[in-house]
Amino acid sequence: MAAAVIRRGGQIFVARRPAHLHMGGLWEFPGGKVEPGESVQDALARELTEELGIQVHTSSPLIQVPYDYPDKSVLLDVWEVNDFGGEPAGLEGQETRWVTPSALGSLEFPAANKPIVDAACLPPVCAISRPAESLQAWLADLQAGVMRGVRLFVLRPPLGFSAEPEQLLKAVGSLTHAREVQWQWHRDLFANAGAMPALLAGASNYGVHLPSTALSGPCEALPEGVGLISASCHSLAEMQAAKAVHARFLLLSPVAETKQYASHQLLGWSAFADWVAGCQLPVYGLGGLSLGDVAQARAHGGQGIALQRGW
Ligand SMILES: Nc1nc2c([nH]c(=O)n2[C@H]2C[C@H](O)[C@@H](COP(=O)(O)OP(=O)(O)OP(=O)(O)O)O2)c(=O)[nH]1
Repeated sequence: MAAAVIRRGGQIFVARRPAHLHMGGLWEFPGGKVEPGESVQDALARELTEELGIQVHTSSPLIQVPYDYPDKSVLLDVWEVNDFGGEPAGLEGQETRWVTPSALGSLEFPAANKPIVDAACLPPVCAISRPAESLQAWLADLQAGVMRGVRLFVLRPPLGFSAEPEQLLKAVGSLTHAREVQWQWHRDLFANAGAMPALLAGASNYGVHLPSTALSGPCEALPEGVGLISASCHSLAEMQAAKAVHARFLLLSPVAETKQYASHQLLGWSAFADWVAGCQLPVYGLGGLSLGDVAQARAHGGQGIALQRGW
């Protein structure tokens, strides 16, 4: 099954599945079956012409989601289409809409679509905060990243200075364009897990990031109301554990050689691709990578890359 996240001007095109079909009445990313002998890309281009009347110029892989419904198993191979000709319309009478990524959450999609909606909303680059001499310098570093277009940060200790969580949350919230950024707060920044929901409830773009150490051994579920959960993983077991605590995206490392993760098994893109294929979540490659590796990560099933330096 090929499906498309079609983007234009910051919006995404969605259609409603006709009532008589499997998952009828729910919203979908347009697409259809891959015919024997056809590539997924060709199938997608054909389906989008038949169903919506557009001509796909280029498409790039976004995420693959295998899913078992009680009555049917599907493998949704989702591609991003940013470059196309024509004006999409429901040529088969289906209801259609352009929506902002943040509005996708209020539409009802089939169950398999949850990670696809997340992948459609998450950017290709995840920046990891760096220690600084002071709160002011730390904030200036983040602000520079935001101004250069970074839209996802994992904020992690050590900070290089001491500050209370309340102070950090308030300071980050006051950055220019802070509301357009997803901020993932490392769990260890909060001494008291019980206080996290109340602190994070202040902004819908705040979430919690779990270190891999939180995923080995019996994992405690996070309290309700902590927002989007993400996690760092170095093994298949940790990826499974992250899913069990409802993580919605992962950082998987080390993909390439780097001093920071020297004690962990080096993955390379091939093992990265194998592990991501079974995961059903957006996964960022981390370790020894630079901005130029985004296309590699995408080609190997990843959402993109995570970086501590060079963002
Ligand atoms: N196109 C599309 N299909 C989706 C999405 N999410 C999701 O679970 N599906 C499922 C519903 C269907 O079981 C399958 C798509 O099948 P399809 O559109 O090619 O075929 P169909 O439902 O017309 O069914 P069929 O009788 O032809 O087999 O994937 C989505 O976002 N887009």
